[in-house]
Amino acid sequence: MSRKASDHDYNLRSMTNLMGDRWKKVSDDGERSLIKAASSSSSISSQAAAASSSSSSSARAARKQFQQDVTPAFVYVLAAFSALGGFLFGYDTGVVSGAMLLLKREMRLSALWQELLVSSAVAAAALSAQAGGFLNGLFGRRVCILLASFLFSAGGVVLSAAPNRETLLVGRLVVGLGLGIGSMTVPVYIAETSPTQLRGQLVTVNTLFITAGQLVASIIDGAFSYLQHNGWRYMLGLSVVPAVLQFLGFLFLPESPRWLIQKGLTQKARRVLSQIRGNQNIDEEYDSIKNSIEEEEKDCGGEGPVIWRMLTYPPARRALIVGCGLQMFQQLSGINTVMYYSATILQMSGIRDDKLAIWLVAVTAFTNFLFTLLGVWLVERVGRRRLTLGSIVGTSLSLCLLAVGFLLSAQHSPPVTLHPSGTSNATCTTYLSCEPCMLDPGCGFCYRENSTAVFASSCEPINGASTDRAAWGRCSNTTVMRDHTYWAYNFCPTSYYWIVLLGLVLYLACFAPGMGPMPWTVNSEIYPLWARSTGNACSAGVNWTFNILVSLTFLHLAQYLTYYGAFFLYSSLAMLGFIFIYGCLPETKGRRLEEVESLFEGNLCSCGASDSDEGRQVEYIRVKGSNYHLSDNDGSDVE
Ligand SMILES: O[C@H]1[C@H](O)[C@@H](O)[C@H](O)[C@@H](O)[C@H]1O
Repeated sequence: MSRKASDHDYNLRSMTNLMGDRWKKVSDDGERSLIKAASSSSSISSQAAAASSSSSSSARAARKQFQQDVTPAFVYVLAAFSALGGFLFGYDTGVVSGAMLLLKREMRLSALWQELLVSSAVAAAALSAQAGGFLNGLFGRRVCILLASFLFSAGGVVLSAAPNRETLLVGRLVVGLGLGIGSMTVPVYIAETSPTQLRGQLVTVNTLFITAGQLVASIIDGAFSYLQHNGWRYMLGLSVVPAVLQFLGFLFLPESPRWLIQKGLTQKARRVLSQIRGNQNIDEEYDSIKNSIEEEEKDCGGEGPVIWRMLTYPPARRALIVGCGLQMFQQLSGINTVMYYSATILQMSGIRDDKLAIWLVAVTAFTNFLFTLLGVWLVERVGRRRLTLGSIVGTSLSLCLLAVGFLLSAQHSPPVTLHPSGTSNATCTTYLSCEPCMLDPGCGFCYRENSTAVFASSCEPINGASTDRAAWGRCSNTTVMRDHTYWAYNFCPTSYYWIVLLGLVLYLACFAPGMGPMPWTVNSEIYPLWARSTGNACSAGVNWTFNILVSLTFLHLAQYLTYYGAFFLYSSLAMLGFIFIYGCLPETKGRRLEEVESLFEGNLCSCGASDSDEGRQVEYIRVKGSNYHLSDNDGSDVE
């Protein structure tokens, strides 16, 4: 049955070939098919038209079945081994917060050192993602993934054996170098090896693995938090396992056929294509990649470094703006502050036990994972554009809800009723309610509580060694004291916590299926081959840069604008992101990577205007080696 379907393709092809060198392709519900010529053509073409139209639906069904039947398991193996890179991304960025709780005690880390250890990896990733573009072009995707998994393994070993904070810093930098290279290479490799109809799903699986990494990290953090001595060594060192697995796997996995063709290694490319397409005919795909590379060589803006050629060649420049813009708005929507802040949000809801809060962070990470899974399911059904648009609107609205929750909590902040005198930190004792006390990083709120109200409350300076107790007085022992006395650092007791909690859950449900994975997925698809490594390097660099910018500024922002101000700001930035995406992001679903460039031939922000045309058929006519596309009613003959 599959053979038949393939024969059918070739019958259509030969019929259209009879009409001269002209052939057309129709983008049809995610599939491409060779079709009949325009009705103004000769009788041969009308026969072809009749044959084609009468059998087109059965051919489509047959081809769909054919594609499903023969997608070889090898493609899934490739995607899974590559996505281990995503897992390491999530694990290494997620695990550090739990490790830091133990490390800061054991190694007596100052706030500056804690900050350094957390941010150094992200900063190194921002830089190495750029270098990754160059390395990808030169050595290929496979070597870059091998390099990234080697760096992850080496970094993990250094971290788990580190005798002092300086070695820890080296380990984090090495892991960061792996993060940058891995994060930009893996989506490209998956996109280049996947069949068109599965590409969106398989690249999105990489982001699913990121969230799985974050989930596993939070569970490991929870489990090893009981091991006060050396628990952090296990937390940081366990990443070596998936890293080594990926390294070993990639010793045997092939290079991307697109990169091989670009480098002129055509025999090898054909071998890899046959390997990853099973018994499907690879000629059309091979020809299409080869032709587009030849055309790109003519078109792509002449000499000079790739980034310069991208900036001076309008379609590549537009793709770059869209790709970097998506990554920027992903981070400006505040995902990492929401994830980071979820422990505090949960504490606001009355869960004061630190250990329990750590476990509930795992619940947050699980929610993020679960809804990313929904994204994997949706991406090929609703398409990238609609998924991203729906997601960012929901993200913005739930950020608003979070902000409203914080606003109500601030407006009903419990007053300070006790003002102990004769203390070293005078500032803390001057605050009149919990809100300003909480926003001052040097102070915490000590209070008693019965079933209806907060009473006997005071604002006290934090202990120099740890923020989980006061420097002196009733709250200087542990977080939860006798006689219902509590210590709140970074939060205030409030009865509006449920709004914040609801906002948090809605936020993850909206962000995770679209804004989480789509920036990575879309970036892996929108650049022409000659610009793909550099484009992904730049956009991944933008992602990491804004990641660090947003996380580093969050606490200051909260101090100046208060929490609700900060979340209202993120909500407005997400709205801005919506306008950008609405205007500029075209739909790439169902298109071959070689076709996507044509989507950026028009003005940058004209996508919104063509929304109503999404279902319209676009015809591609190949004329003497060049690609043109005509509108439906443009029946002109081009020879
Ligand atoms: O796409 C991912 C994902 O959404 C993660 O949860 C987030 O931590 C990353 O920063 C982001 O790039």
